[in-house]
Amino acid sequence: MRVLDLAPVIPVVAVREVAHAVPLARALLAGGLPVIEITLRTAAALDAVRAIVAEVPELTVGAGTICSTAQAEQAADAGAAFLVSPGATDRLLDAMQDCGLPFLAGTATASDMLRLLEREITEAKLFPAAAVGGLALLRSVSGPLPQLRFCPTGGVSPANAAQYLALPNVGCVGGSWLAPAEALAAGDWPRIEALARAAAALRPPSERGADRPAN
Ligand SMILES: O=C(O)C(=O)C[C@H](O)[C@H](O)COP(=O)(O)O
Repeated sequence: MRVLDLAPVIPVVAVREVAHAVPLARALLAGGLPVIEITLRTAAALDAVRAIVAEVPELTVGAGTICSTAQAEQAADAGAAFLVSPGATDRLLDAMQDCGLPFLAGTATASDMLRLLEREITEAKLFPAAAVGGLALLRSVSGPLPQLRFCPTGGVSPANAAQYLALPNVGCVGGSWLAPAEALAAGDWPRIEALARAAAALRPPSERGADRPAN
């Protein structure tokens, strides 16, 4: 599985109530996004991963904000299908590779990216995308490092997502706008479904993945 080819947008969500997890997952799926990244920033996060794995198996669930070996192991034990980290230290890369799950390690500099390429890892997160250079950074690194493909996250929004997705070294983008905190708190699943539908339409499935060389 290539994480970058699951959907044009990976919804990044901090789930505060386990009870929100399954209706949230169903709303994203109904809107056409078959993926979610649950950030391990809340006490409910691992239970939210477990609930979605058990009850919405059509959705691919990743665990985000992986910052330690223990978190990588806990996420794998909870059934996460992929891991996402904000950075790329050697210890964290070792831990994520040891789990055997696909992962997106956070990169912000050419050195971070080279650290991944030294391990023959060619999928990465760019984080925090807008703050570290956004579109200009991605265009710049595509020259020396064309084999790397990215999921820019952090400051990506409906206003700029299409511009990111148009870059050849961008496979998908990540963002928290799909599940606003107030919509989660209010249980406004139709709103989340509508946001997912708009995001899914940013690039039709026929234009994703299949025609790209495996890397
Ligand atoms: O915690 C992590 O590991 C993350 O992945 C951070 C998130 O990607 C960003 O917080 C999302 O950024 P916004 O879409 O700008 O809200």
